[in-house]
Amino acid sequence: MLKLKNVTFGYNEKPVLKKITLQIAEGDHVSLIGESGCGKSTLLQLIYGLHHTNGLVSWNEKELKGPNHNLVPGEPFIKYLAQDFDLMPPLTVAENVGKHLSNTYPRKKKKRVLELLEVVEMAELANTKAGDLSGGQQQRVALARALANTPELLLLDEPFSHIDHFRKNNLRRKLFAYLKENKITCIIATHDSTDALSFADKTIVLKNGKIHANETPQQLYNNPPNKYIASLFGDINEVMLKEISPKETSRKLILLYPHEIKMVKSSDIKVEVLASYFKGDTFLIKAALKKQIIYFENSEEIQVGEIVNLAVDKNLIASRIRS
Ligand SMILES: Nc1ncnc2c1ncn2[C@@H]1O[C@H](COP(=O)(O)OP(=O)(O)OP(=O)(O)O)[C@@H](O)[C@H]1O
Repeated sequence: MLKLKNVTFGYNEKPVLKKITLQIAEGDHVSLIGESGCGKSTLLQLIYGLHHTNGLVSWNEKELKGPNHNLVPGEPFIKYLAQDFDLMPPLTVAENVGKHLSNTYPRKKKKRVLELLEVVEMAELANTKAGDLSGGQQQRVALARALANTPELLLLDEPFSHIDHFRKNNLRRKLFAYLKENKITCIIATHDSTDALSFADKTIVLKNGKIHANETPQQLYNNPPNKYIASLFGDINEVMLKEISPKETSRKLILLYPHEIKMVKSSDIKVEVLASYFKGDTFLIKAALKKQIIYFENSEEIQVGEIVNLAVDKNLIASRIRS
């Protein structure tokens, strides 16, 4: 288990991480999300041992001491994949991945490198020099290299940021299945809602260097406690309850994702359409609900200026009022 207790750290007198206390069970995958600059990379670096803290960081009861105690930062059982890939450009893909693997059994080493390259779908480029690869290909090689010596704890900082959408989906499925099979605990700092929702057992939300939420992705997505959290998953509406449920008189604000608001033939909620954005499987419609802007989804484009009726499921409203 990874434990952090009262972890505080700042690059200067202003703290970036403030009294972080958390536990992550062995084998769990945790997504770390939050607005840019909230401290995600710093937290991964601190766990890896790049920053000193007066708080406590431990892995399976072994205290992980920072740079004030270790000349060479890091521990052999932790791998940290930073946003820069740090590959050796003159070496081939296979040489980069195998760089820290033992040379005692060359055939075993070759097999292991190939297995890793298959996980990241780079086996065909095994003999290409790293310097000749695209950014996304380099990122995949760096990922394979981080896995080479089967870490117990893997810290990934935006690991798919350079990888195209199609490949990213395949890669994520393969990678996280591989990590589960090998019981590798993983923390992934990400801005991508699919990373945060689909592949994590828990999602930790950071805000201003503090833990703002620590829940399962389903709990956070289905009952977002506030707009900051909901907006990390995509577009979100924050509307006055009585505007979307006219029988209510409360001035309470309610959070609704665009797909939760439907266009219907008739209702008491009338909006004027301002724009339609094609999203592939649907259109995101921007509309004026009295003085405020609201976003909803519709299977077809709607003409600007059209007045349409909207509705929201009553049970959904009731559950959001409670959350
Ligand atoms: N080497 C550094 N020296 C001084 N300040 C730094 C350094 N690295 C980061 N910071 C500051 O620490 C804060 C947290 O940065 P960090 O990179 O951890 O955020 P982040 O959540 O990972 O951001 P992003 O999502 O944009 O990668 C920011 O205010 C940043 O400006």
